[in-house]
Amino acid sequence: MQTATFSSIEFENVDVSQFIGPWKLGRTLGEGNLAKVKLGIHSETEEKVALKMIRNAELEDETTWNHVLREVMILRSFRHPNIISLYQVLRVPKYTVLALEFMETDLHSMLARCKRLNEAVARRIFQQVVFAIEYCHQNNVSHRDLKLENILVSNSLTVKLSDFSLSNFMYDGSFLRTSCGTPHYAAPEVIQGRYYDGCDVDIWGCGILLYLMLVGEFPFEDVTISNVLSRACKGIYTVPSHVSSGATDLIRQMLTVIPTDRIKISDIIQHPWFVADNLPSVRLSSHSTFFSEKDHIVNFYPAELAHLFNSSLTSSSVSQNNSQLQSLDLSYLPVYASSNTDLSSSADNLSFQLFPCSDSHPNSLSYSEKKDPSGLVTPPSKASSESHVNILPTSLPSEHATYMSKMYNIHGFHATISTRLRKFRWHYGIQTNKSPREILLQLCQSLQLLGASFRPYSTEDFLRENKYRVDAKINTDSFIVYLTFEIFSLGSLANIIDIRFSGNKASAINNPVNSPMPCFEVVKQFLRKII
Ligand SMILES: Nc1ncnc2c1ncn2[C@@H]1O[C@H](COP(=O)(O)OP(=O)(O)OP(=O)(O)O)[C@@H](O)[C@H]1O
Repeated sequence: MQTATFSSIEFENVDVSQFIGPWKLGRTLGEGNLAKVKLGIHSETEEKVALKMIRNAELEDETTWNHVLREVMILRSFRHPNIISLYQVLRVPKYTVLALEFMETDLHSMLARCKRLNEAVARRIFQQVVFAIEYCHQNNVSHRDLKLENILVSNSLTVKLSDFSLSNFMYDGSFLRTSCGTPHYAAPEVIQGRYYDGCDVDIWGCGILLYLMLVGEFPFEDVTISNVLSRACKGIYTVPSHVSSGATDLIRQMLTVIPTDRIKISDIIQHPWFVADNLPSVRLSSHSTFFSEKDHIVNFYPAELAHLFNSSLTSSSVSQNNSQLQSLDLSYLPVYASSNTDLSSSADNLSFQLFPCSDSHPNSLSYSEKKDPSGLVTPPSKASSESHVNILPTSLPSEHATYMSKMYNIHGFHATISTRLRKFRWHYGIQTNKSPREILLQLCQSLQLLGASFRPYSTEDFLRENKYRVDAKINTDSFIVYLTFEIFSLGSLANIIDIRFSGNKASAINNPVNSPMPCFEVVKQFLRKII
């Protein structure tokens, strides 16, 4: 299969014994015009990444620099199960290196092995490519370089679209004119140097991809590139008879020469051939509102979390001042707090409310107290200057211990605790416009700083259920508190961290304690870390 490209840049050999950052360089995974892609294995966690290595000398060229910059910007802001994730960008003396999610193979290598795919496999791959493209277009980005080499495939047939170096932002009513991509995939309007709509060009690329998967060769293949381009402009190709009528129809609609007559992505997704098998489960995620257009750029560092994903509830070994963990500028807004605990019945006369404060203190919790006959609780007059979170004095361990012992003595409260162990339930929600993965990273950082033991559930769980979850066990001097954190989507603009109290124990006597105070204390400390 011939895949000529418009330009070629020499790439020198890389010494494979070297490390780049924490990644030990492994075998070469692939090579493009610009970059050599090598396997990277994390020195501690053995997590695999693909290291896309671009010589710094190449980046002195403005166009190349812009391509790389665009790829980084887009990959960092995109989150989709069918688009490759960018974890980190490293700069070493000779190279700029993009640490990408590792995939076992690409569609070009697959087809080189088996010439063409059966329709069920082709459909499964094609569906995922289309979902990725749909997501790009929804986010005003056209890929513009759809080709077999840029469709990465895992052993389980999960597909990820990669190489956004030629992609471009699209604005309403604006058309692109840059001639780019690979000749065999080029749409007529690009070949003819006309203004074009990036979406139409990507759909043409999808048509070429589907044809390649089902036929095993390019639709407009010819002896010279100029013949290839001329045939594409005239739409001259044939579909072999072994291709089903449904697939043939879809290919014809995608390889329509006049862009305005070409099928739209929304119609591809409803085409009978496209929906003939079950859609991959990732469709649910790809269309969920989880993927926020407002996701911010973050240097997400999976290796930092990898060991956490593997660990069960064991103490974190990461240093409290881990310098590799980036300090993120996150803003969290409390949105709800609720409790099933009737404190006025358990503590007679203390009623307690947590609710979000007004605009002036978006990050603060507030409280109200009816009265405090014991005289032990004095509301603070202003918010804590350190965290902007108002602290209920009884949540301080020393205050709480004194308060509880006083209650034991005055009201026989001890008996109440042991006989009335109604499970205390408490929820607290914080809203943020940060992406779930950023929140997850920050959450884990904060828990580490608290010295907590915790277990994040893997991203696969997330893909299935559209939420992240972290179970944590936090030791204070007198209590062990169990909390469950869940990250939910609230729509395209916001995500919520739901903090649920799931039990506590007095650490010394190992008995459950029916008091919210240790929980509040721990959550307060957590909020101080995360805000
Ligand atoms: N995340 C990855 N996991 C595994 N292999 C990868 C990954 N990314 C890229 N590769 C391999 O490296 C090859 C080249 O990567 P890529 O297309 O990103 O480089 P490029 O220089 O930008 O290419 P182009 O010639 O399109 O400009 C791919 O075709 C693929 O085989």
